[in-house]
Amino acid sequence: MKINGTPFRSIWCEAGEVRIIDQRWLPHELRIVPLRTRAEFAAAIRDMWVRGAPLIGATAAWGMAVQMADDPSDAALAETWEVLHATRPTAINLRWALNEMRRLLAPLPPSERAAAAARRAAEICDEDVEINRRIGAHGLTLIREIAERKRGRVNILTHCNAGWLATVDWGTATSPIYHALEAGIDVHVFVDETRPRNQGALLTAWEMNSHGVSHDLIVDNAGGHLMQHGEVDLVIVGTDRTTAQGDVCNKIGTYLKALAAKANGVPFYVALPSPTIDWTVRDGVAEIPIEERSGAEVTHVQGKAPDGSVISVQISPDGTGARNPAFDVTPAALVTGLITERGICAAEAGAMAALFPEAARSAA
Ligand SMILES: CSC[C@H]1O[C@H](OP(=O)(O)O)[C@H](O)[C@@H]1O
Repeated sequence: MKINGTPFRSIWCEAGEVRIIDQRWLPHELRIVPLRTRAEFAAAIRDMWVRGAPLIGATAAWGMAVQMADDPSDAALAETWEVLHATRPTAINLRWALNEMRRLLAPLPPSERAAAAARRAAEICDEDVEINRRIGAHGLTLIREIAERKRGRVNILTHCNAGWLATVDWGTATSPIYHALEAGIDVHVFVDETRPRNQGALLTAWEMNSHGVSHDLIVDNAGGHLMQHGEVDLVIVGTDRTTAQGDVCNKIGTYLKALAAKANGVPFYVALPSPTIDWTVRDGVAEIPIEERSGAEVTHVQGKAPDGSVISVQISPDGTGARNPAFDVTPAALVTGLITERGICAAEAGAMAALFPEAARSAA
């Protein structure tokens, strides 16, 4: 997507090195940094220099490629899988990308691994962009239907950042929004701030500003009220892992939005790229590991100081502890539909398998 008119991806290879936008400093500072070692790739994922399920997968793929250029041995391949897989437990794209790289590289002679890994990592990035573009095209049909029915502005609520900053480009939940804007449809987005790391306030709002999408930032707890008063026509969120029966794991707070949407008859859709489907699990609440992050993310908040520097301030009393589950699971029964790159389907095992028969079969 564009930053001040210049096309950007969230991760790219330039001058022989992998570069990322270090998202910890957005929207106040645009910091582009190289990732040159396995340790830097691991830190970038673990400490959320990059975040978002598809982008985590793409970053891990490049991390494996950079390691193969340094040491293409079997031991390095195995160790790199373990080191990068251990960075964050919930987004399935991380395991998907590492397994894809291992599937490709393990049979190759070490001398061929670096070039093959770099090619595959670049392909995974390009595939992500195309998947998200297609999600946008399918999601556009939903928005267009509402626009034609209302003959007016379509109000969409989204949670966290499932934008191009969570992917290589386009985003997942934001892709239908960008497509609607390009189609001339009048859309307005309610951006959940998304405590504690405020991916909505810091990242989605920045994306909306950059692309001229009408939006309002709202506190997480305002969404139910807006739905009660008929101010939300559609909820679109992303996902970090969706089970074979359509249970959706996403940023903490998504489940509460789904409950409010159900209670108020608001369509609740999930933008779902197929690498984010975990065909090996069915019951999301029981089976998906939920990352517990540092309590400091709850007791402190980051922002721009009067002098323009980015600082963190404590908002709770000394000595107050915090729980910080980073994700929750929305049961399939609360999901109106899944917007995938192959079309929109019900959050239901048969409908999902019909769209992706080869993946469903291989996991059976
Ligand atoms: C398109 S997936 C984006 C997904 O990832 C976010 O989590 P995090 O920022 O912790 O990586 C959030 O759950 C988004 O919906």
